Amino acid sequence: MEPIPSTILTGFLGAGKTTLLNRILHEEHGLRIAVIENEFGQENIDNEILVRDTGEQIVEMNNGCICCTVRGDLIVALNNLAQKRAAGEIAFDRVVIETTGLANPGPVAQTFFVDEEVGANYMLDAVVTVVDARHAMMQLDQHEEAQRQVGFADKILLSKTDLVDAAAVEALKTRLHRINPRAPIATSDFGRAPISDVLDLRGFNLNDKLEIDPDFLRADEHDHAHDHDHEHGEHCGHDHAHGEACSHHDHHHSHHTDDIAAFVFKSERAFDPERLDQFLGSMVQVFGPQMLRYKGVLSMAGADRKVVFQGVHQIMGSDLGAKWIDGEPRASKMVFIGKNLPKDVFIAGLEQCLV
Ligand SMILES: Nc1nc2c(ncn2[C@@H]2O[C@H](COP(=O)(O)OP(=O)(O)OP(=O)(O)O)[C@@H](O)[C@H]2O)c(=O)[nH]1
Repeated sequence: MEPIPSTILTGFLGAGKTTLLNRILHEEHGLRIAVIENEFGQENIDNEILVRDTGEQIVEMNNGCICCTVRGDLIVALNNLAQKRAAGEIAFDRVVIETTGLANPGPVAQTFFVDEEVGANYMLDAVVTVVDARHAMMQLDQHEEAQRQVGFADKILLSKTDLVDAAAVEALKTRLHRINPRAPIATSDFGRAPISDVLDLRGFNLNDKLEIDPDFLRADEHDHAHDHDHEHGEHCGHDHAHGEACSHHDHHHSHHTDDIAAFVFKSERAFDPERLDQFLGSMVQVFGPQMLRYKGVLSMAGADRKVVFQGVHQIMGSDLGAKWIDGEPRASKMVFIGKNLPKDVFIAGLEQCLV
């Protein structure tokens, strides 16, 4: 049986995850989606209040979707659902897992790779993160979980854009791109987002596209110039006592507080597969806990196909992608999203792996 495509829906407290899910659960889209309302990660509360009820509750909706509230272990829950499906007791062809607002999506994503039975029955399609346009700046400043949720995203949906002006939305997008340049950003207006923005994104590892917003690359270049300015202590946008406009304000705000950030490596030279394997292997040993998400579409010496590699923390995998087409420039592109990763060490090491 084909593995069931699964989506992890995350986002900070009150971001609008449930609003989005409710819409999906009631819409006529012809898909039978099993929604798992995840109440894991609240061990303290669970242990005191919920521990007696670890079974799941399944409610069928009119449109064929099923909503399932599980407490306890996600692996057990996923495996139970798969068994009931195999036995013909319930029918569904997609799974959406809604995490709690404070959850770190990392362990939830890892579930799909560490448990054999889950891995055989399910395929992680994408991590979709709802970001509250009204409160995200503050949440990103104050909560690393909020940064992580953005860092893990394959797709970002902005909610509550009705509550802020266009400039605020742009400033937020700039900041989100710095944390995660590989996740496209769309909006979810009171949960109204096309289902194609949520499901079947093939974001996790199946495609050999790595779209990186060109603004991110420009911002990165600008950043170097900016740092340089600072070395000479010349100017900074913060001395505006009388509240004049500060041209650098958004730019400053967009990155100065985030421990979680991204960088990109690009090269037109091919990689030596062995050296690259060794280098990445040693990097995940040392920096794995800080490496939230990484993905690359690579040109390997002697190979006529693209190689797609991707990972979450220490778990790294690679697949063969499409053939390089005649005339297509062979180049490698990688993006690393992590917490305080030593960009220079990565870049220098990767350079050493080129032929
Ligand atoms: N103005 C506005 N409010 C929204 C929008 N989307 C959701 N909300 C409101 O935001 C509040 C929180 O939405 P939920 O969907 O419950 O958020 P959640 O992410 O599920 O929240 P938790 O489960 O507590 O983490 C609700 O009052 C929603 O009506 C939006 O696009 N605009």
